[in-house]
Amino acid sequence: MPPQNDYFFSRPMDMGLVTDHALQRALWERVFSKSYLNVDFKDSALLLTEAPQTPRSVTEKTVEVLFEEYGFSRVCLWPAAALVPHYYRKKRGIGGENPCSLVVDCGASSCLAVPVFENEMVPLATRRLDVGGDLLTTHLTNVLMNTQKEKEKQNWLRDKFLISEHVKQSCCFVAEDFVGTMDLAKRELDDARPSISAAGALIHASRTRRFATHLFCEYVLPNAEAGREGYAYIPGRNRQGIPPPPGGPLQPFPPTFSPPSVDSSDRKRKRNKRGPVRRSARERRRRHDDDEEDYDPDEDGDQEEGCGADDMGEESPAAAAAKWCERWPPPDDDETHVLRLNNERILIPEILFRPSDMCLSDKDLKEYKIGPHVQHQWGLPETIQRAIYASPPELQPHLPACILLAGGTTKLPHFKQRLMRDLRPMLPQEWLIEMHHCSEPELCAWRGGSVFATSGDFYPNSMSRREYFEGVEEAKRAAAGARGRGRG
Ligand SMILES: Nc1ncnc2c1ncn2[C@@H]1O[C@H](COP(=O)(O)OP(=O)(O)OP(=O)(O)O)[C@@H](O)[C@H]1O
Repeated sequence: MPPQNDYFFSRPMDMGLVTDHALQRALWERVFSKSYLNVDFKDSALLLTEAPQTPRSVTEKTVEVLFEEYGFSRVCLWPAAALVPHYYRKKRGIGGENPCSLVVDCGASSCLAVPVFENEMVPLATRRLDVGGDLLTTHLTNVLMNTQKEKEKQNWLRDKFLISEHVKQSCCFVAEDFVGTMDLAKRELDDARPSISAAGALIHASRTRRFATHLFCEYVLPNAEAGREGYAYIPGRNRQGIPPPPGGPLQPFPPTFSPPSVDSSDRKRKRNKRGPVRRSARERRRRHDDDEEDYDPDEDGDQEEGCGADDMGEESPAAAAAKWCERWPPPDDDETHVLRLNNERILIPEILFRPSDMCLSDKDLKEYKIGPHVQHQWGLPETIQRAIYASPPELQPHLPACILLAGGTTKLPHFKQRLMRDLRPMLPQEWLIEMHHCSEPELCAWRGGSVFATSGDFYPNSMSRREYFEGVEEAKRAAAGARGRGRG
C-alpha cells in the first residue's frame, strides 16, 4: 500500500495483548468471512498466537469467544516466539542437535528475548525490552518535526504515521560502530567548513554542509496528485544521473551502497567474475521458499546486480537508469516536498541498543504512550544476556549457539552485525554465538505456526470444543457445589 497522506491505521494489540476488543473482533469477522478465508468453523481448528506470560484471564476470555461465538472445533493458543524455532529448525535445518534456541523477536511494540528448549519456552526466563518499531517511528516523526523547519513539512508529518514508517524503513539503518560513524560524520562536516566560508552565501553554505556527510539522504514525500509514492534518495549520486538503489526506493540501503557502472562491458566483466549462479538481491528476497539461504539485509547494497539486467531484462544499463529516474525522479527545487535526513538515520535505530539515549520530556512520554521506565531499560544486547542468565545453568552455554531473529524491526540493515558485535563481549569467550536471520522475519512465527499445526504436536497441545464445554460444565458444577456448601 503506498503511504499516501490520507491513510491511517490502528492496531487492536499492544505489547501482545488485545487493547481494542471491538477492532480485534472486526478483524476476525473479516478474515473468517466468505470473501477471505471462508471458514467453516465446525470443521476448523485454529492456532492463535499470544504473547509470552499472557494473563490467564485474557487467555480464558479468548478461548471462550472462539468456542462460544465462533464454534471452532479445536483451538490452540501458543506463544508466537515458540513457533519461530519450528520454522528455522524444521524448514531451514538450522540448530542441528542443539535442543536450545534463543528467539529474539523485535516487532512493533516490543523486543523479546525468549529462551526455548525443545520447542517450549523456558518458564520465567523471557525478557522484554519495551521498545519496538512503533516507538522508533514515533520518535523519528518527532525528530523530523523538529529538524524540518518548514511548517508545510511539519504538517505533512503530523498524524501521518505511515509516511514516517516508510521514511524509517527506507532511510534508517543500524550503525555497526555508532560512535565511529558519528565521529566520521562530524569530521566530514568539519572538512566541508573551508569551502563553506569560500562560498560565502549562507544558504549555499548550509546546503553544501548538508551534503557533506555520508549519512545525508533525502526523502521525497508522496504526491497523491501525481500518483507517486514517497521514496528515499541519495543526492550526489542522483544528481549525476545515477538511479536510486536496486529494488526501488522501498528497499533500505546502507551508506556503503555504490552506484552502478553505466559501462556495460565493465558490468559484464564483474558479473562473469561472480559467476552465473549468484542470484540478484531482489530475486533472493522474492524467493522465500524453504531452501533459502540465510538472508542478510545488508546485501541490499549489492548494487551491481540488483540494478542490472537481472531486474531490467535485456535493457541497456543507460536505459534502465533512465527508467529508474523517470519513476523516481531527483527531487526538484520544491524543497517543501523533500525531507532531509542526516544522523537521524542511525540515531533512531540506536534506541534499540541504548534506550537511555532517548531524552524524552513528560509531554513526549504522554504522546508516545510509554512510561518513564522505557528510558531506563537495558538495551537489546543486555536484554538477551539477562534472558540467557535467567535460564537453567545447564542450558545457558547452548542458547547463544542458536539465536533466531524474528520480527519486522530486525530488517533494519546491519541489525544482525551490530547485535553480534555488542553481544560477544557480554558472554564467555568459549561460548559459541550463532545468529540466524531470514528474508521475511515478520513472517517467521506464521511460517513456524504452519509447521507446528501440521505436526503431531498440535493435537496434544490444543483443546477441542467438547473438552471446552465439559470443562465449563464441570466448573459450573464445582461453583454450584461451593455455593451449596457455603449455604450449608
Ligand atoms: N524494512 C524494515 N525496516 C525497519 N523496520 C521495519 C521494516 N519492515 C517492517 N519494519 C517494522 O517492523 C514492525 C512490524 O513487525 P512485526 O510484523 O514483526 O510486528 P508485530 O508482530 O505486528 O508486532 P508485535 O510483535 O509487537 O505484536 C513495524 O514497526 C515496522 O515498522
